[in-house]
Amino acid sequence: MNPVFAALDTTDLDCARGLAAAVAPHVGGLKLGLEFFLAQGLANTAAVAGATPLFLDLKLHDIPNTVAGGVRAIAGLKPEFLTIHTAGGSAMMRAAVDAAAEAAAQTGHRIKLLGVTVLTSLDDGDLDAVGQRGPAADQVRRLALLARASGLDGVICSPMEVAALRADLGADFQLVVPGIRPAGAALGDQKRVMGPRDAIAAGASRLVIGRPITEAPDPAAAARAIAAELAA
Ligand SMILES: O=c1ccn([C@@H]2O[C@H](COP(=O)(O)O)[C@@H](O)[C@H]2O)c(=O)[nH]1
Repeated sequence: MNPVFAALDTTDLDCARGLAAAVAPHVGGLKLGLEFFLAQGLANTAAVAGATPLFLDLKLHDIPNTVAGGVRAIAGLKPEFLTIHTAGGSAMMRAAVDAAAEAAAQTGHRIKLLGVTVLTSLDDGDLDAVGQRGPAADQVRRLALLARASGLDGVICSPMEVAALRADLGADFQLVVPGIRPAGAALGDQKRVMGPRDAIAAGASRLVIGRPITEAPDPAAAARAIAAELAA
């Protein structure tokens, strides 16, 4: 299985279609997020994903009733993964799990729910500034344990926390990991990063990779090179 989801972060439909066509043969799935979904909506999200597994990264974060409504609203897209924020608390996560189960009974497709822990663009200083108890690794662990207890299928974490979470949470819990930077790639806004091979070796289930693929001169070649590195 190719563990890479390519993040297509654009508001432009033609750009997303072009990138999807170029990289889909070399990745395990496509990630469409807030930027594309807000600009293009459900129908174009479905059109860009086509038959390729879809990771819908909406990072829902609201009161339980509203998040449950959000899960029901996108259920027809049948994404493999959908993100919600663990910081919304256990009742919110459980409401999302219940809504996903109801939707599965109707569509025959079970969406896997992933809880966002601490964004990979944040470091210990950033957590401190917003009044969250760090260090980041401890906060990620607290939120991941809460996510599992609330019935989620896995979490989003940085590659730096993967090994410890894998040891704590066992083989079946999904650890889906952005903040991936192949050698020489620009960090951009990411702060807790690692290379693709090291992240998989640490125990990541899936990798989310955006700009190192989409901003490469040849996105298909960049995705192919990452797949080759992981297969070697
Ligand atoms: O903590 C998080 C949660 C989600 N993301 C998303 O992953 C990709 C990463 O893109 P890059 O261009 O490879 O940095 C992006 O779509 C984010 O929304 C994350 O980076 N960190």
